[in-house]
Amino acid sequence: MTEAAEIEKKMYLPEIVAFHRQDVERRKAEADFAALELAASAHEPRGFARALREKAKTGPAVIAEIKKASPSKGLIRENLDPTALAIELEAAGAAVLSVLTDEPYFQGSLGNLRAARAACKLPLLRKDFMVDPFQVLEARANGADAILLIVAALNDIELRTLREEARRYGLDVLCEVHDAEEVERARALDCECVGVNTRDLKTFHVSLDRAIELSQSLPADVIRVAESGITGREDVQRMRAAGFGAFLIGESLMRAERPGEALKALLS
Ligand SMILES: O=C(O)c1ccccc1NCC(=O)[C@H](O)[C@H](O)COP(=O)(O)O
Repeated sequence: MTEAAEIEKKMYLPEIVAFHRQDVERRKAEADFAALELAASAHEPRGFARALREKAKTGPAVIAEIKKASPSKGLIRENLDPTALAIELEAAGAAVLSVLTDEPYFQGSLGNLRAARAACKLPLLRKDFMVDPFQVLEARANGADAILLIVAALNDIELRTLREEARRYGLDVLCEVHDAEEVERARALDCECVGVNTRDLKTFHVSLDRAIELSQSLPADVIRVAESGITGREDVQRMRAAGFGAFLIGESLMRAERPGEALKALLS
């Protein structure tokens, strides 16, 4: 990779987070808070962490990700149908689903989250760049059972505020870390699930070895989630032997013609 291309990639996370900080202000200004609160109270959370913990007792608990595109890979799945995917992935044995709701960088939407919820009984993660408590209300109102908090994207006050807001709305938290310092910051939040992203969000380099090493310092009582770059059964087996109970898998499922078959092969 040329130096210019490397620098361009390193810009993605700050750029994405800056976009969301601005965009959330626009959305808050246009929001009907009473309608969102009503929608949020219209359903009970399905128990994201509980489902992962149960599944992990007998085998790998897969968080199957509905993801159309990404900054590092561009378009991954043309004509993504969240309804068909949710049905197929549930039947194939996913423990829970992750649905990208970021629009400009991942071509996701809150509509995809609602469609997935209506199509299956699995708990759902709203996969997005959470920077403001308003997004937690939005998540619950649109059918999420859990949110993602990326430690690298937030300061400690923001992390605590968003964690508390998730609690207030009965949502579980998947807290994402990339290095030892972030593990320490995550500890204070007492999240149900901690995910080690094998993809360095600054360089986009994927390293399962680095994630395995880092997992040794995770709190003992959390659900350990291996995130990103998991492409086959061997990866899952290796990470499971290293202590990971759950696996967030997007691209390798979304590139498959039949994601359900690809998931079954991963679980076999
Ligand atoms: O994937 C990216 O390009 C990316 C860029 C900036 C922030 C986050 C990014 N990815 C999010 C994820 O980590 C993945 O969607 C998730 O862990 C699944 O990974 P994969 O199985 O490799 O699709």
